[in-house]
Amino acid sequence: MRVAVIGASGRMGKNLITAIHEAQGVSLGAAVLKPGSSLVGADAGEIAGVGKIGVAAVAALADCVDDFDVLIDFTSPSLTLENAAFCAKHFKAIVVGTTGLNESEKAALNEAALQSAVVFAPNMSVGVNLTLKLLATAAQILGDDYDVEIVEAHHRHKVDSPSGTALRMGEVVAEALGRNLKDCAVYGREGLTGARTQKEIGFETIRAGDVVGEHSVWFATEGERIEIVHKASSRMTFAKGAVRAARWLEGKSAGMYDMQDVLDLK
Ligand SMILES: NC(=O)C1=CN([C@@H]2O[C@H](COP(=O)(O)OP(=O)(O)OC[C@H]3O[C@@H](n4cnc5c(N)ncnc54)[C@H](OP(=O)(O)O)[C@@H]3O)[C@@H](O)[C@H]2O)C=CC1
Ligand SMILES: O=C(O)C1=N[C@H](C(=O)O)C[C@H](O)C1
Repeated sequence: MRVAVIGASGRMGKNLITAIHEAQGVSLGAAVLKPGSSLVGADAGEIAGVGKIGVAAVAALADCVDDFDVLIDFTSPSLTLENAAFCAKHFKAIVVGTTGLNESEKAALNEAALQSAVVFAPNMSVGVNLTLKLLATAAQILGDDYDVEIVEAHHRHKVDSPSGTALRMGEVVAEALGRNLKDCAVYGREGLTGARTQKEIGFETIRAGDVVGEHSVWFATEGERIEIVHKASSRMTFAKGAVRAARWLEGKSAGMYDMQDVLDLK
């Protein structure tokens, strides 16, 4: 299977090239950079720091349309939608790790999934996807008597908040408690907010330094507190998950899938 990476010189792009290089059964078909990047033409392996691999980076998906079967996209919402439309037009599968999509952007991605197979997940690590299962179980057992708060920390460059993972954790917990996250989420309290309401799910965000990604979900009541915590210490955990998703897509029909499908956790 030939995999293309767009955003090839980004934090995730370089890890994705490395993960593809190290994986069995997949090869790097193309590496796509921002048009005008000084790295266009450079060897993708050298961009990622794994040495020459014989794939010269290009400036647009249209320049490598015949060179890949699946695209991996960890970029920005607007670019992801362009790329998903391109893949739909050319019947290519796509793995989307980009976070921060709003409701209409998610609807546009669902449109693309009518034509091609899409894996879309805010976190591709096995650990986080297992954590989502643990959270559903915890919420079902603990019920409404436990206050739920979600705390996440990421590096200083992250542009969306709360993280896509934190929001998905909130959705999973809300669903297990029979709530709709849109109705009960409270973001970043400040000032005279009044006492906490019983059913709200709070989100707190930290942005600092080089934190790869940490999520902590509290279930707290009078007398005890449970914390379910996931800490990523390397972006390779996300990159390996994305490559696993790309391989899983082989032969899949058009549709919207997530990492719970890829990992058979549903
Ligand atoms: N699902 C998951 O498991 C994970 C998701 N993410 C998400 O992935 C996304 C990217 O994160 P990260 O890698 O840290 O961000 P970066 O900003 O490091 O990477 C984005 C890359 O996209 C490039 N880019 C911008 N415009 C274009 C264009 N027109 N064509 C090609 N490339 C372009 C940027 O180039 P330039 O730098 O030149 O602007 C940059 O290299 C975020 O939404 C993040 O939340 C991150 C980690 C894990
Ligand atoms: O931007 C990041 O870095 C990350 N983003 C994802 C998110 O928003 O949940 C996943 C991971 O935590 C790293």
